Amino acid sequence: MGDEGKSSETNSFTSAVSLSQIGVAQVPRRFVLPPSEQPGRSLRLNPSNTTTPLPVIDISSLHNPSLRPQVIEEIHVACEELGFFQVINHGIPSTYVNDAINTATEFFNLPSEEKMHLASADVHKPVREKMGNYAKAVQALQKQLMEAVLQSLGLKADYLHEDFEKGSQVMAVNCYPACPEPDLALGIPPHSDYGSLTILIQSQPGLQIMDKNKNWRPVPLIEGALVVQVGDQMEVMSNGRYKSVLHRATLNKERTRISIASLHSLPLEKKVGPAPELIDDEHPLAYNEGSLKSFLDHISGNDVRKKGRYIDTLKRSP
Ligand SMILES: O=C(O)CCC(=O)C(=O)O
Ligand SMILES: [Fe+2]
Repeated sequence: MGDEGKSSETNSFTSAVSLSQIGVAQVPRRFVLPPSEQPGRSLRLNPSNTTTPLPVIDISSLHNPSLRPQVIEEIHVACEELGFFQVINHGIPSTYVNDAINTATEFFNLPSEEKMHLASADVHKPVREKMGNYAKAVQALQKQLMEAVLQSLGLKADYLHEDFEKGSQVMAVNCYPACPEPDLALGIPPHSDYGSLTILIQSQPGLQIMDKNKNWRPVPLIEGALVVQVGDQMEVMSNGRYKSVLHRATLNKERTRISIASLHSLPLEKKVGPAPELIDDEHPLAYNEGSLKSFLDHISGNDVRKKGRYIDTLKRSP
């Protein structure tokens, strides 16, 4: 039993949420990462993570034909440099964003039996309504952003339009309880999202992205802003012009953190390869086709750590 003590609090079936409700003083040892992967350590090793600010793009001018090219250029630079940016003046009412976060918070605060009941039955009406409003608004925003990102690659705004129309949207609602030793553990380990674009909101800071110098950069919480991340599918479509952003969720000592990631992807079985327009002598075909389905097959299985990132399995050797 080691240093975990004898109580049932540290039984491996106990979720991190219920552990925090009980109030443990130490992270159960099974959550402690090897030293090289601990977030506290990598932040100390990379003190430069406060350098250039991360991009925040005002997208209201996407609707103005004479100003649109400027916004698209900003998106191009952000996607090429980081695969990440935040957007402001995006048109989604703040009530939708706040309602989504509050509804998720209320859900995670329920006793576990009630949570199980709601999760197994149909999600009850207020949750569906409030999450639904946000999910629909974010889907509409995603369409506008997708057109802009495609144009920023030099593609037509309606590239693969019919497939995108039939694409999937998955809402990942994450809850990270306060952690007594946040330097030793992570909420979500480093990964990139499979889809084309992810749009994310967070109730507390905690998201970090990796920049080109392999430094972890904390993503600031900006009132009214939404986070946009490039996923693997966009990396493939762009033939590597844009790279999917590696990101992770860190924990904090004081407060529970909620994040809601809206993951947008082409349809489950759709095979996606680099856009023919982006393959030439200077940029030879760099990826094989992949699909959401084969990504899901890749990550389901016990040896996913050994298998590495899905995007790496699609890269063609030079
Ligand atoms: O909690 C976060 O900020 C990150 C969540 C995330 O990366 C995901 O759901 O894919
Ligand atoms: Fe993610």
